[in-house]
Amino acid sequence: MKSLLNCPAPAKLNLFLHVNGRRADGYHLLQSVFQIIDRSDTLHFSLRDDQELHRTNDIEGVPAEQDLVIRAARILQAEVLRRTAAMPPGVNITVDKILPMGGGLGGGSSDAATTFMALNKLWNAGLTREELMALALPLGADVPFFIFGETGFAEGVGEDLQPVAAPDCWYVVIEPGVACPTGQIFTSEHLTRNTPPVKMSDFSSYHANRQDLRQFGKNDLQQVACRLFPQVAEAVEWLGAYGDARMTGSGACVFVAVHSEEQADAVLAKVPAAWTGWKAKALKRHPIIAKL
Ligand SMILES: C[C@](O)(CO)[C@H](O)COP(=O)(O)OP(=O)(O)OC[C@H]1O[C@@H](n2ccc(N)nc2=O)[C@H](O)[C@@H]1O
Ligand SMILES: Nc1ncnc2c1ncn2[C@@H]1O[C@H](COP(=O)(O)OP(=O)(O)OP(=O)(O)O)[C@@H](O)[C@H]1O
Repeated sequence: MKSLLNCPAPAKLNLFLHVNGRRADGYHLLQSVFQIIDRSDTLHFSLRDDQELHRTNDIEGVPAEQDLVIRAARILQAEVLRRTAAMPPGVNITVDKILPMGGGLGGGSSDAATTFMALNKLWNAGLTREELMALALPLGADVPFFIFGETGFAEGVGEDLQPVAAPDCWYVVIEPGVACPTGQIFTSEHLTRNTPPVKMSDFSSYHANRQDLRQFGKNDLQQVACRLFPQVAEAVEWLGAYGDARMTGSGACVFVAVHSEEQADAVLAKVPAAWTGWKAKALKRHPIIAKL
């Protein structure tokens, strides 16, 4: 097989997530810190002899044509054709998924971002990071972040990003076994949309001045998700015995920060059998950067 490339698509945690307002198009103005962690889907890319784009494996609930991976590949293929007047070769893509869908971990968005970056390389397309981020935004508010590739402070709808230093710690993550549809959370009548803006330096100095791992700010989507999905509320309560437990993104996953891998293992040993739990380390950068 020619040009096989295996690439990670890591998860993110929203260390806090404030909803500051709503735009005329219904999208919400957010502030958040997106933390990259070392738990990833893995994507395998191989070039074909024709110009077709195929996903080689089945993913329950996601037909290939709707998969963000195939949609990302189509967008980049069209852009390469526009720029060079030549169609790049087709690609087979296998998606090894371990990140739960509707988990608030950005799995689908990360798969799409990895596809943009890997195919930019495989096709020698030469797009800059900024160009890829602009192409990616229509696929979802989180996709540009994963192309940006650094733990960062996000504003706007999540596309206005700056690198930020965040605690160098481990996280224990619980999957409560439900999928939270992002749109349903954002359109809830119970969502508060008026958290006052913070400055990036508020986040940095909060963490610089303390030894404990209590979290800055809050997740404004958490109350709504807990109301709609009591399983999320249960996970927040259970994990809260081990620290400042919080939901990521629009849910459903819940995380807590701990100082060491040993502490993470100690919490994991107690996770009730009905839930899936795992540990992950905080990363400063996207792991694909070292590969491409
Ligand atoms: C909440 C976060 O997970 C934080 O990381 C993301 O901002 C969500 O990003 P995403 O999953 O890529 O979401 P998208 O596919 O762009 O949007 C799904 C739906 O969520 C709502 N949505 C999303 C992002 C945003 N800033 N405001 C919104 O109101 C919109 O109703 C949209 O139709
Ligand atoms: N490759 C993919 N992996 C996962 N979901 C995909 C993929 N392609 C399309 N989707 C669709 O995107 C939806 C959201 O999946 P995703 O894993 O990104 O959720 P999420 O972790 O809640 O995201 P976020 O944190 O960005 O809100 C899925 O329910 C699915 O229908």
